[in-house]
Amino acid sequence: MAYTSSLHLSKHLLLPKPHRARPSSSRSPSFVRAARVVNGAPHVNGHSKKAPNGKVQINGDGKKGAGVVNGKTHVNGHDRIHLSVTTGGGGQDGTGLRVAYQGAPGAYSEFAAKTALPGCETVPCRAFADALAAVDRGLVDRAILPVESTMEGTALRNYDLLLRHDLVVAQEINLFVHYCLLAMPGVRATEVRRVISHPMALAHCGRALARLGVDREPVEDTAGAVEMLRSNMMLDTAAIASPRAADLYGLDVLAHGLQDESWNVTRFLLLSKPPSPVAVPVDADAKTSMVVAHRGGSMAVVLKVLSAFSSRNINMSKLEVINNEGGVGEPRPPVMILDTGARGAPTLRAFPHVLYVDCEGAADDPLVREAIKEIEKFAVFVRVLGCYAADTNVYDLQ
Ligand SMILES: O=C(O)C(=O)Cc1ccccc1
Repeated sequence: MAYTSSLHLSKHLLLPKPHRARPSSSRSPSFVRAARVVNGAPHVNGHSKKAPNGKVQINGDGKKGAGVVNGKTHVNGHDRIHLSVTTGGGGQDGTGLRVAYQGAPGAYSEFAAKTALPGCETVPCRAFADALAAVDRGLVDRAILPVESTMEGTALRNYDLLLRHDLVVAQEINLFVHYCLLAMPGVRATEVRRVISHPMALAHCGRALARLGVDREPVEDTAGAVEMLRSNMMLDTAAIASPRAADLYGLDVLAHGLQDESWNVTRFLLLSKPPSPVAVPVDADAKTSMVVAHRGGSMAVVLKVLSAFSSRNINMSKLEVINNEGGVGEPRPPVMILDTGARGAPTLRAFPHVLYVDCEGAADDPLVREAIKEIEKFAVFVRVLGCYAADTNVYDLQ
């Protein structure tokens, strides 16, 4: 039977961590408000531009969803990405870096990018695949991808995307996601028949939407939904998006805090071309992400992976078990992973049995190296996805 099960980011995010694979400062996770209000206009880390509607525009070009650099406007048939060749440099706050995200200006991913790298230039893309392809092709320095949430667990489709590319995790960031119900000015809640948003947002607000008795329609992203309401003057439709998107596009907020659980944290990864351009600071706790493919047939392999880490006192912060072998019902397709260590060109390989693992400690920590070597003895394939500083903060953009 096809299934996935996981241990993932959850409410224990704020609990102290018992073991570390390497000595570290005993910093406990903190709760950070990353947004502030200046002159009545919300800022994300001091970044604010006027949008055409007189509201705050997050993206640098002052035009919603359109960027023109080098006289070109289209990547993958879409006009939301700027074309330019980058060097991958950039200051510590991301100044000089271009970060691709899925969605229109005002999407949560854009807030996450701006919080992780306040000085960066954000580059909107139609789809997550476009954002990753833009890094692959050297058009931007990073892509940002939501990979898991406390309410829904691992975003498997985004993990699938990540594994198909020769990219590394350079940074992580956790964001509190507050959802609002937005509508065109003057529209009342009783007039709303349909709600549109990113599938994750619709899922996170499932109970609230059931109570409202409205139809749900998934669209590419939350801010894109807002943009759609505005440009089509939709009067029977509302969008789920952030309060900042409401301000940016001049919509009314019909309801705040629509998410079914008040604790709604999404974890985002910033991806770059290898090798990672970001060194883990000496005073930071490192984290290593990897994917382990195995032959399946038994869950013993999960125990062996747990033992490889626990016998060395290495904490794991994620273990997602994917078994896509046929059985009862429709089998899911195997996970496609780019084998970057293959002789010759990197090869896309299909694996039905896969584990996604995050552990504490750096990939070059002798204990972590030993654990990976032990896993390699019984696994079919192991790929380290990145080693980066663990971000113990949870940022709140409200
Ligand atoms: O649609 C957006 O705004 C995104 O950035 C994707 C997303 C959707 C819901 C929660 C976190 C990220």
